[in-house]
Amino acid sequence: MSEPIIPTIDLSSFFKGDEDGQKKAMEVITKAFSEYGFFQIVNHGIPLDLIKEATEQSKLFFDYSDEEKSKIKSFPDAPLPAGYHRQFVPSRDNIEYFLAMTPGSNFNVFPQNLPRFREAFEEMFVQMTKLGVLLESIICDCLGLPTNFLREFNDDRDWDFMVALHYFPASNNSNHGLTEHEDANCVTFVIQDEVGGLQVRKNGEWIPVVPAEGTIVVNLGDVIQVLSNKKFKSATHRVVSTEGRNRFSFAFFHNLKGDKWIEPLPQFTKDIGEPSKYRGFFFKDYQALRVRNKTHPPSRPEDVIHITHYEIDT
Ligand SMILES: O=C(O)CCC(=O)C(=O)O
Ligand SMILES: [Fe+2]
Repeated sequence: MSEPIIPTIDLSSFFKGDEDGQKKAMEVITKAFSEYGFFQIVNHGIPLDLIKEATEQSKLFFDYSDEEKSKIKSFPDAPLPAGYHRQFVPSRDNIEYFLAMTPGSNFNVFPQNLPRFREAFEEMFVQMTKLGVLLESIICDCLGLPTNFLREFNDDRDWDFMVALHYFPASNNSNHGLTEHEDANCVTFVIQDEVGGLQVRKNGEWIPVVPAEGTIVVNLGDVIQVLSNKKFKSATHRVVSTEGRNRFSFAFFHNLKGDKWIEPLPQFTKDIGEPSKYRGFFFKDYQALRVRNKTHPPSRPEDVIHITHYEIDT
């Protein structure tokens, strides 16, 4: 039987303390993160009922009138665009989305008359945060760093955020859902519904991530690519929309505190005699540039900021 292109990892060995299973899983994760930054997980601890309910609530929310949704606005000083957003002209993405930061954040704005939406969203957020902490320790082990390295590097979870997304059906002349991109953060979890459309680029080819109930997609972000001096790759991915079908998904971003200084770690540069592939930067500066890409999309694709902004020609 040929190996599936996007590997699926059973995380139960990490909950049961099965060292043999963990070792095998880490070999697959290391390969996937070194090559293209993507894999899927099952037995991750997030209850299927919760995922289903959050998805149902999200559908109810996006069904609100544009007038109702547009009242759910972010605060101008928020580090991330919390609340409801829809890009109109010049739009690169044919989506609308709702974003919230850690439950209890003063920046969060939820719809008033849909209490179960908030409850399910926040419950999923809490569960995803735990999963993020587990994944970051696995990433450290795979990179040969002390298991707690990332947790100690960044113990502030206030910058994590989650997005509920609604993709409009493809039209006659476009199936453009979400433009190809890499995520700016450490690691992202995506839950897509049965419609599908998520694709990852591997060796120049777009590989579809086939939806499967209860499966969560894990993709690596730019922060780990920079810290590891490109030993691990930030995944290039996009979403293609489907004709006649609305698509709903959630993306959880395990993130960094804004005042963190990011540059390739000595373990991946001077300790091994390798030149740094990136100049250093404050995470909040990069995040602000990335948020601008979304809130004020540049009309020329070459003006969209990616991590290449900090790349050093070697
Ligand atoms: O909706 C999806 O499947 C992916 C979303 C995504 O890539 C993102 O929000 O960065
Ligand atoms: Fe993404």
